[in-house]
Amino acid sequence: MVKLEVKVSFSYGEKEVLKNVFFSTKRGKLLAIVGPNGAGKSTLLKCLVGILKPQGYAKLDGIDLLSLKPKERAYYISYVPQTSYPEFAFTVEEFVELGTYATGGSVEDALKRVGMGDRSHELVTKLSGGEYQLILIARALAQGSEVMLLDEPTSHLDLNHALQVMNLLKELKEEKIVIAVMHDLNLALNYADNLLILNNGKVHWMGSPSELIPETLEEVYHVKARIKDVEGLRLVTAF
Ligand SMILES: Nc1ncnc2c1ncn2[C@@H]1O[C@H](COP(=O)(O)OP(=O)(O)OP(=O)(O)O)[C@@H](O)[C@H]1O
Repeated sequence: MVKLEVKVSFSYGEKEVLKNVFFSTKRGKLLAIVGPNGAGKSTLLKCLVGILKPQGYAKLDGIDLLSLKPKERAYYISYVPQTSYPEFAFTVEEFVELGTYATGGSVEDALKRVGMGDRSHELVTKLSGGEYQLILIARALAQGSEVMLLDEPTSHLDLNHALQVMNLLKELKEEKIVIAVMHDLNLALNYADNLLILNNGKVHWMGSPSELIPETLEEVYHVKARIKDVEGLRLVTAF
């Protein structure tokens, strides 16, 4: 069984942002990290992928990813950042090829899986925000790593493409460990196997969507919340 066990703390200068964040996940389970703005979700992913240097460990079947050099770590872990505007006028193909640097995965397969197989010669600077988000996912896919981290992978996508990406993550979880930071609680509840609610730099709650109760959401988001099961879907409303 491929398993990731994480225990990290991190401060930006004096400001403690992650306070002994401890969780584990494994292949076959899609983990969604949710929580209020500023809770530390992006910081957590940046710590795991090596952009930031936390205290603690991230053990993949016993190998501490935090102790590896960047190129070694890229073999095990890929990262889809929050969308930013592309800085260089690469073609789609060239951009996705950057992901293959560590492991030599297939650009063509990665583009096909995000539904952008016929766009390989276009310039990334001419893509829409949503299309660029799909290309960022393709770049991480081309890396072929065991762990894939995604920071708000559906934030720029229309309903149809958001569901396409969530279905892709559902497929990918059988091949790798997938962890996605998400704001859309309805997508998280209906696609993830486990939710981790981060609040104020701490794990406030972790469990399966079926175990989540409205009171937990009320505690962290300071809203009134309802959770209803409708036609096989679990839906949150807040007011
Ligand atoms: N480079 C930085 N220097 C100092 N403080 C930072 C830096 N980046 C983030 N922070 C602070 O760390 C805290 C956590 O930020 P982070 O981006 O991880 O939150 P988040 O949960 O991803 O938020 P959001 O949902 O708004 O994206 C915030 O209070 C933020 O202001």
